[in-house]
Amino acid sequence: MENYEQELNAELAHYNEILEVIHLQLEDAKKDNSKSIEDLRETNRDMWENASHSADDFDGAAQLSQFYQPLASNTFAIESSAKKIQLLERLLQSAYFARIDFCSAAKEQYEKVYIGRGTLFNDQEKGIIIYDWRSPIASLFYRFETGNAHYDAPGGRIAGDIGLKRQYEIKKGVFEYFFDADVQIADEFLRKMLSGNTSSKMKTIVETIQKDQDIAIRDVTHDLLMVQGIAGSGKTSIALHRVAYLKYQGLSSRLKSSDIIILSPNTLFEQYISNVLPELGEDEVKSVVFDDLVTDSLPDKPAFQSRYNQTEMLISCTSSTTKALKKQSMEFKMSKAFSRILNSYADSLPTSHIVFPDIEYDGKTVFTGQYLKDRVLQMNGSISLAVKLSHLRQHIFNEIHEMRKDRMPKLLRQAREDSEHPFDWEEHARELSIEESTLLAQKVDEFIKLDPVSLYKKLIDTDDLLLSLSAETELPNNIGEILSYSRKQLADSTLQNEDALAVTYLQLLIGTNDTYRNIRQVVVDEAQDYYDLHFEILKQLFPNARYTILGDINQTIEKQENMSLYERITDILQPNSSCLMVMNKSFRCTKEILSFSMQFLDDGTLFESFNRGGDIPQVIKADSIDLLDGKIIEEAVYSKNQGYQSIGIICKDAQESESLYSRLKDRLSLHLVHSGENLNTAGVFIIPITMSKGLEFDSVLIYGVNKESYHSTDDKKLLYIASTRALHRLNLFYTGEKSAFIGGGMGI
Ligand SMILES: Nc1ncnc2c1ncn2[C@@H]1O[C@H](COP(=O)(O)OP(=O)(O)OP(=O)(O)O)[C@@H](O)[C@H]1O
Repeated sequence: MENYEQELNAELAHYNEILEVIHLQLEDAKKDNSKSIEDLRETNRDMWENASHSADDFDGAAQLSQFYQPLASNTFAIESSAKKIQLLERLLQSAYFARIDFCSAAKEQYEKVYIGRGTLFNDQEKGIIIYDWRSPIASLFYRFETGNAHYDAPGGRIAGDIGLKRQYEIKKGVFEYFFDADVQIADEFLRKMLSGNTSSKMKTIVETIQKDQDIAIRDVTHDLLMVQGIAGSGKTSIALHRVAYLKYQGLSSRLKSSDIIILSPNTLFEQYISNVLPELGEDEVKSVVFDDLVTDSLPDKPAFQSRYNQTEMLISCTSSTTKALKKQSMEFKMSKAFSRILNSYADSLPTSHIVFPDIEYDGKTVFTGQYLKDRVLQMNGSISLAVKLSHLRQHIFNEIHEMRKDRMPKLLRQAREDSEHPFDWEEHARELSIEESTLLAQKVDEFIKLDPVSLYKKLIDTDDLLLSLSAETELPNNIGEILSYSRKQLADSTLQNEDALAVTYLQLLIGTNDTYRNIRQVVVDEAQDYYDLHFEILKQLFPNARYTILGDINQTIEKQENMSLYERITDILQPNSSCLMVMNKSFRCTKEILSFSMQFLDDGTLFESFNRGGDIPQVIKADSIDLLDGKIIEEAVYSKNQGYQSIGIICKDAQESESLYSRLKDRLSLHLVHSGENLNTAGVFIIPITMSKGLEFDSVLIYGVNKESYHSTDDKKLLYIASTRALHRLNLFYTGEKSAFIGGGMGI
């Protein structure tokens, strides 16, 4: 104890010294920032007064150009001092959270390494006084206990000994306590953190990143890193901390925000994760849902069903035969087999589907259709069909241009004969020439413009075309039924989501696509919900990217998956190197909630809960909907009174959510969560399962868990997703007969 007092005093003295450094640097940074702003104003004023205001003439442009350099350097100085101010202000709130005393084999003394959310240099001593959590040496904290340890520095591996591992609680600038972290105490600290209430925005976990999570976050050796993890094992947290790490790591390979793209399951999730990178001191990274990629890729922006509506439609479909056919059709069109058919179709377009007409001009056949076709077929195979056709167009018009010289005297003669106005002969001849060229251009554009939607419709609508392209592909037994169902759907002006994907893939095969060429890292969360065609599209869209892919084969919606998912992904993306990490420990749920949720998975699924206890989930029955509503309200109010901030009432689909909302809205303050909704900070939310993916609530109520709603293997997975959204409390409600999947819990 006495020793603790002494240590505490030493730590407080150190902390105060650090605070002083931060304050001094903050003062300087603010001065630098104001000065740079003033300099920028000055340069602007100077430019305004002394330079020409037009860059159109040479002198004006030359005068303006002498200001570009000072303007750029002033702007850079403002940005970097603003960044420094942000960092220092963050450090003032919580300067560091850990310390390790490390003695490398090459040195004789232990160095005190303080670890925080950013690097702090001591300007006088030119040393680092706080190490960024992403620095190589900080990995010692996440990966080792006291004793032998090593880390990989840019110059090679450094081995040594950790003499001390200490953690600090510094909140809002106040040093609260420290403890020396053996495994047990560190677990206690993590338990305390996990016991807190959630908020509508995801939090950072830098203080408690676990060893295997750290390995995933810092992996730079694999082009494709895949993580299979049970619900709540930290996949999304890993994804975002990894992005922050990749942006920090190695000067030469450092990624800019614009080099990275995150693929989220829905827009609500995009909002949920939007705070993490700014909290880590990084700019936000572009986050998209797959539908955005489809919209960006299709030139004429056809209307198509959203991914959300596609899954909602399946979940809520009550006719088992319609649902089965819809699913078979969808699964076929998003399969590897279908993408192979689309590949063959794209390859066969110039030989079999584009009609190359004879091109005539000045009464002569300038090019025969056969010549044009052969010319395209002989072009370099690595360029896209769209580019080949545009080269062909150029070739045709170069020739016509030459022939126009001979053509003009003839047109003049014709004009003389035609014209009722003898003085306008030349003008009239020019008009005739333009008319001819326009007609010719129309004729050429007609066969070279490839409309992916019409081409796709032709593939589905033409008897036997698809069959003829599928020589080496195994087709579903009921392919005839699938095709006629698809034809009916394609008659609609809005494309089904799976058709929009197929059209996108076809467009990517035949068209040019440079939109995402700069992207170097693609992060895909909730990967289990994507089909092979999604990954084929990603491969086409992001040819220069490395991938981080995170998923849980047990959290599929209207789909069954197994570990072969990761083999298929690897097979499609063809990375130089790949690895798959499996994480079985959940940090989100109490151990009672996790073991209750495990009844929805196959026996033998490995899982481990972070040892945090809570109430046993209850399965509550009511004799009527009215009484059930009453019980829901009772539980929501109870949860609120317990201090839980976010309470999620999870329904099977959007329709059920809406109807429950309209019955409860005058009796309880609540929010109905739609797609595109803004995330609120706290409250009671009614949300369909699809929208709840990836999110979490302090207390979860699953509505209507009766036999009719939850009876298929796919429904069982929905119950797993819904029940694992709960951090501290979980209860299930039903009328009639309980779903046969629910055995555990205490029936009331
Ligand atoms: N090392 C950690 N320290 C503290 N909290 C953690 C840690 N890892 C995960 N968590 C917390 O556990 C919860 C679940 O994390 P996350 O959402 O990243 O898991 P997930 O695997 O993506 O879950 P799901 O599959 O359900 O989407 C979050 O509240 C997160 O902050």
